[in-house]
Amino acid sequence: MTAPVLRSDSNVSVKQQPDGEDQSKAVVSAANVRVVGRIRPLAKYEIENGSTPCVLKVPTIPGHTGPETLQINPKNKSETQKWFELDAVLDESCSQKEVYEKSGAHQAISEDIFQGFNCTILAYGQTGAGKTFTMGTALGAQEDDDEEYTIQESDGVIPRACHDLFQNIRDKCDGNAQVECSYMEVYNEEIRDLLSPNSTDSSQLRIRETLDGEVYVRGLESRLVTTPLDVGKLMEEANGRRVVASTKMNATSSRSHAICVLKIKGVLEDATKFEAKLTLVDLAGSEKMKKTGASGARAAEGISINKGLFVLGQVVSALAEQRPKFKRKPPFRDSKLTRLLQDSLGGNSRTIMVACCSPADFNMEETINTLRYATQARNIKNSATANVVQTISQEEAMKLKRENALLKSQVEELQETIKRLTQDVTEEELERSVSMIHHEQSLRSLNVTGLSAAMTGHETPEGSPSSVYQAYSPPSRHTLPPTPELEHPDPYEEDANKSSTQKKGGGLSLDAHFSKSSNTLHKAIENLHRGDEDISLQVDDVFDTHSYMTSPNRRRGGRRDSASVASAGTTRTYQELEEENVELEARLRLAERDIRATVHDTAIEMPALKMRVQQLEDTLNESMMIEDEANQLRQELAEAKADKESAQRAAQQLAEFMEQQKKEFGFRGDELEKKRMQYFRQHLDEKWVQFVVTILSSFKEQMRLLGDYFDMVVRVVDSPEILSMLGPSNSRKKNGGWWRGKPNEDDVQKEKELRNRLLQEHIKFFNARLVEVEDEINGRSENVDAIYEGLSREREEMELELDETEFVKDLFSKKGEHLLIHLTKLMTGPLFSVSMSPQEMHHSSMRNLSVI
Ligand SMILES: Nc1ncnc2c1ncn2[C@@H]1O[C@H](COP(=O)(O)OP(=O)(O)OP(=O)(O)O)[C@@H](O)[C@H]1O
Repeated sequence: MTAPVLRSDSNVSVKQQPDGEDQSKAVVSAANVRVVGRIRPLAKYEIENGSTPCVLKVPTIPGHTGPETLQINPKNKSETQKWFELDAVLDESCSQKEVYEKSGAHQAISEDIFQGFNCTILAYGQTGAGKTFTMGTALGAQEDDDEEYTIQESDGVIPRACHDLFQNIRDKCDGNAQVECSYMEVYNEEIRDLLSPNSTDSSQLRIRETLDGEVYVRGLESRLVTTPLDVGKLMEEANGRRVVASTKMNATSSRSHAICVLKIKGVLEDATKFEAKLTLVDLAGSEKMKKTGASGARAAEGISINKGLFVLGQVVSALAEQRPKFKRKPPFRDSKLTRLLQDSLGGNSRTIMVACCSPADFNMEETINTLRYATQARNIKNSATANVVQTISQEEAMKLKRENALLKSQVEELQETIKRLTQDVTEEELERSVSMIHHEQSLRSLNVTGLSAAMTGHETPEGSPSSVYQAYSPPSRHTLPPTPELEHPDPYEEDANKSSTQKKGGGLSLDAHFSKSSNTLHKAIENLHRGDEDISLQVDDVFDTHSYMTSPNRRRGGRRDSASVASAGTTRTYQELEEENVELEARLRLAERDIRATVHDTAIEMPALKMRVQQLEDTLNESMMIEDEANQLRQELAEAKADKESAQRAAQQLAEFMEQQKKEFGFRGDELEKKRMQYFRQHLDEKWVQFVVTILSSFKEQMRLLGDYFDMVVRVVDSPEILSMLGPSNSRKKNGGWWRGKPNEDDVQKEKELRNRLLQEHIKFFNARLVEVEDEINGRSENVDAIYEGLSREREEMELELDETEFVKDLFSKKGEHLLIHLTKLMTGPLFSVSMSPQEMHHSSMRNLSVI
């Protein structure tokens, strides 16, 4: 039974498994498909056809973390602009590394996989939009295949993912993980195994589904990989089989959808077992035959590509449908591509989609389509289940951890031993071991010969029992190669030499044997220096000595000698010596076993230990780096604190300044309002007076016209012809009609004169009045002008006053802005210079953004 695993994740829930006995719980993480947009630089063919960029990223302020916006600016002004919101927008200034990190791929590889979540990363977009460039294919070239792969600037998502995957396997699983790689393509609605030399034979490949809903391809070859270079080599081999062709829009256009699957099984350091699948997809691009110029086979491929992508679009739109009423079944089975991506898009996977866009207006329509898919795909919610099992309890895991630490320390000790064995010290040590063996042999021989002589009180004669012991004495030191390195004076040397002078017959054969062994040992040491791996064999030779010592002949000889000694009446001494001999042999055997074991282990474990040493060194370096980073962070923290304090001081200054400004100008607020009212009233008065003046002026004009008119009447009356016309009619009227006869000439004259006089007088009077009125009006209008001028002056003064207030207000806001810039600078570091205008600030922030 497995224990439940709980992991901290904001979108994670724990689901009880249906199988009754096993109470393990599955960790389910519901998350939307993460969609990022990538805009590549203008391509050569686009520049040549006069295209201009129409796709751009809407700038964000530094530190912004939410979704980002991509804007389409049509060249044709009659078309409307469009905006698309995505999880991130990566413009042409973004490096491959930034794309890998900002797309979320880095997090998926370093964290999600090791939490047991399946992950899928796929690139989508029209042909030539940069999908293959973004995903990357084989790893970059590296001179030394044995060295760990170093990521290169141009490497896309796949090489970076492989690099990080194996790095994390080392760091998080201590190397305890197995990775299997398979690679296929969907070409003209057929699946082809790109790892198989017979890749074109797709008859054996069948899409199948497990009971858990995991889609796999039966018959697909998969290979074990242990390093990023392994994957790189496989991909290189596979890419050679992939169908690529040249079109008008891309010299190396992928004519198939390529899917690389890495299956990872491993055990984390806390003993949690996990399994995950990493699917990396480089889709073929949608294309318009007219633009690509495809015909024949290329056209057939294009149709098949577009079909797959069309179904993919339908699947995306069905999965993204938010309104339950309109939900329909995604048509996964309508194409091989969608069937293979079923669990990536509609189920158990954390999925990242990179929507690749051309910036050219020539491709605007296709880019808009790509972005429509992309924004739809953002609504797809997947529920990924963590495939993890914790096989042991926490306590056991802790115990294992402790054991692990112990083993690590033992490994370190062993490494020390190896160091000693493989460096100069080793030679010394081994020689010392040899001399110790010799000493023991000497001691044994000395004990036997010396003591038996002491017991009998005689010099041992040749052929006597003592001389038989001599036959088994170890070789004297002089038969060995000199060992000047030996630091301690040998306490037995003298005696040993003595014994060697007594040595006769059989003693010589043993001596020769040891001499041979010693030479072999020296050779072994030399071989060790040369890195010769078959040390153990040589050591066997060395220890032939021991077999000799324990050989039945020798034993037999020993017993025979004992008997002789016993017969000589030295039984007690003999027994003691025999015991001592046995003990020495046992010690010798132990020493032999230890050295043999050490040398064997060394020979066997050397590569593994060297690797381990390297790993430990790496860990040490990492810890040192982490320590450096921690120090740097501490320093940054101190700086941030200092910044915070100065920001607080600046904020305080700003508050004080505002307070002061309020005191200085605040009271004028009401007055200002009053003055403004007065101003408007005055302005009205002025307008009224202006109106009156206009009326009066027109009145004056009319009066003048009237005067002119009367002048004219006077002239008419004075006119003799008209007088002659008027005269008779007037007299007739006066006399009661024309029949009354011709009027008296004198009367007519008199009347005429009288009328003229009266008329003239009247007119003169009227004229005089008119002149008077005119004078009066002129006088008054002068007054009105004066009033008007007075009012104007007052208004101008008020305007000046108002302007001054506005100026102060401006001044106030400028000071505020200054302080604000200062504050911003303090809080964000040296992004803006204090003297920057808001415009400069804007440009600067844009520059900073593009750097980020
Ligand atoms: N971000 C980029 N920076 C520089 N060059 C790029 C970028 N993206 C793409 N390119 C270049 O544009 C060309 C087309 O790119 P790529 O082959 O990746 O397109 P694709 O979308 O895979 O096309 P297809 O669907 O036809 O296979 C290549 O020469 C590639 O090097």
